[in-house]
Amino acid sequence: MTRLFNDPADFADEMIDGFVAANRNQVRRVTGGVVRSTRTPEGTVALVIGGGSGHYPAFGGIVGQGLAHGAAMGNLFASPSAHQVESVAKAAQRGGGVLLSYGNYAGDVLHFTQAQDALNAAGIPTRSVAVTDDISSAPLAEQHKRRGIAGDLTVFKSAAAAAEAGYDLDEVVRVATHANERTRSFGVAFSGCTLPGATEPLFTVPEGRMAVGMGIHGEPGIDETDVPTADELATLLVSSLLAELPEGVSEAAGARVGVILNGLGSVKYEELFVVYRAVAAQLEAAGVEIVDPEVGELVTSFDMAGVSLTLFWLDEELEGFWAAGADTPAYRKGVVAAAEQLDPSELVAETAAEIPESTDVSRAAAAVVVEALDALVQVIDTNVEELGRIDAVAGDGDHGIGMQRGARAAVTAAHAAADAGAGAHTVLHLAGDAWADRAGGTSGALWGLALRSVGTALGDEVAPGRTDVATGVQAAVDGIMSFGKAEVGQKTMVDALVPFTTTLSAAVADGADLVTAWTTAAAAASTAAAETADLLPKMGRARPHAEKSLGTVDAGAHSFGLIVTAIVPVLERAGGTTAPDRSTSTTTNEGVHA
Ligand SMILES: Nc1ncnc2c1ncn2[C@@H]1O[C@H](COP(=O)(O)OP(=O)(O)O)[C@@H](O)[C@H]1O
Ligand SMILES: O=C(COP(=O)(O)O)[C@@H](O)CO
Repeated sequence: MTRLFNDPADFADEMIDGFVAANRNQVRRVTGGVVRSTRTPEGTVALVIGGGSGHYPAFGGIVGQGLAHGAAMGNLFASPSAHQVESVAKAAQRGGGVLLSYGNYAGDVLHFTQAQDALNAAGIPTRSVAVTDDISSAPLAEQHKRRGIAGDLTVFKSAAAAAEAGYDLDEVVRVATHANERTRSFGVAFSGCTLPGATEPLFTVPEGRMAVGMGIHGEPGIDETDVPTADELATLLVSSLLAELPEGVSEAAGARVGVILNGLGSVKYEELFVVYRAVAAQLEAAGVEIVDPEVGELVTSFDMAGVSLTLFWLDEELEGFWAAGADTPAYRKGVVAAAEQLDPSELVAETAAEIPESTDVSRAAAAVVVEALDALVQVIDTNVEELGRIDAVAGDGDHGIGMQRGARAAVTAAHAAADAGAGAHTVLHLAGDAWADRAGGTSGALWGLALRSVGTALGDEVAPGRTDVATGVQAAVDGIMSFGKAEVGQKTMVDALVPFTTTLSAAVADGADLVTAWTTAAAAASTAAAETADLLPKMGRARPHAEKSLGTVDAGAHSFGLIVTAIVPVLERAGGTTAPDRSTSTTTNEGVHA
């Protein structure tokens, strides 16, 4: 239970402000997160990490000498947006290229990949390594699908120490990849967590029971047992990890291993030590040589009660990096020679977005767009709890709050842009950017892309017609499918998007007006969304718990159906405002700044 907060929507931002104020010797705030406050030598590879907030000290708490150069800090339990990652990387980079590293979650992968592409296009060589240490989240044969949990630290620390030692980008990537291959974690949970302002926990574990393999956002575990004794828990954790030695380690006996016993939020340090006593004894009995163990909170899950054990199977090179010094707000090791402090004015400040010229007819279309976004926010507000409930069946339960955060940010940006004289293209682009930025997560990346795609088709000059709308929707669907790689039948929003765009385009081609075409398409999307209840998920967070989701619709498909249906009355009211086919006007405004 979180007791201390102001407006829950401001919690993550206010937390970052306070965190920076308390740690000025190590971190500075930049758009999207934090970077080191100390000077890094020119030409060094920059390690930029990140993920959702709610996992402190991951991710901002481990920025500093010997560890990350910057951290993109998303909203609670939602990946940071591509824009946040790009902005932090630009502030952190020192000319040696950038390694992006993060836990392997769908939203993080989408946003960090988008940022990587943008950074490479801007001439900053950038690569990524997603951490996949959680052995309960996928079998060994599908290691690339595993989630990242407390093993984040071993990968980040190895990459950072390699960068600090002057390795080039290829070599830092090699070290991070190797560290990830040699890191294995296994976790359990005794209770869920409650986000600020929420009346109900995001997820729960029945009283007296232990969820085995539960993820750090409440992703369902692989088993449930009674709560064991501390020694019995140590046996479960140690034996599960010793059962899966990484490639290159033939036996546990004689191996040198870094150990992390991680508390997930509300297990006391004293309890951790009682468990660690048995962990150490059992590892030693197996002949493992423990190197620099860490017992404490390194990746948490808000106030969740739980524990995870990580084993980092060292070789000579990795052991050097594991032992290297670090000085960050939450993690200190050895002795680090203090580097020069940066003057805050040296960090790049972002400039306000420009509002390009538009015509009066495009501004009229922009007004309809704003009204549609108002309707979208309303329908999400009404269904926020239901969307969370659906997402919690096999996912992490945050689809409602994520969509709400994104949609509200989009509508605020849209109103501001329209008030500043923007046309439809610009309103939708700025709304899409704001959505992705504030929501993060999988749906944030995909909805941001969708709004921008539709905006591109509508333009800032013409009165968009039904064909422009159908073209924009098709471009949005194509973009989402090529970016998210989901296909029809895999139980994602794509299952509702495809029938929507197919029906819309066909009706427009048959000569239907926009209201009729959209209404028919919305009905097709809603039917298809309802039919996702019979599908097994193959993508996204629900995938590892496929069978649990049978009988429940996909959250993203359902919210899409609700949204396109809610837009019907807006189009009916707009009537003639959206021309049956495009028309132009020569009346333009002046370009202005937002
Ligand atoms: N690869 C994908 N392509 C398209 N849609 C996806 C994909 N992965 C997940 N989704 C959609 O995203 C929805 C979940 O959104 P969100 O709650 O933001 O996810 P998360 O919290 O896992 O980042 C799912 O219900 C599904 O419709
Ligand atoms: O939850 C996180 C990211 O996953 P999404 O797929 O964006 O929900 C985050 O807390 C870990 O980075």
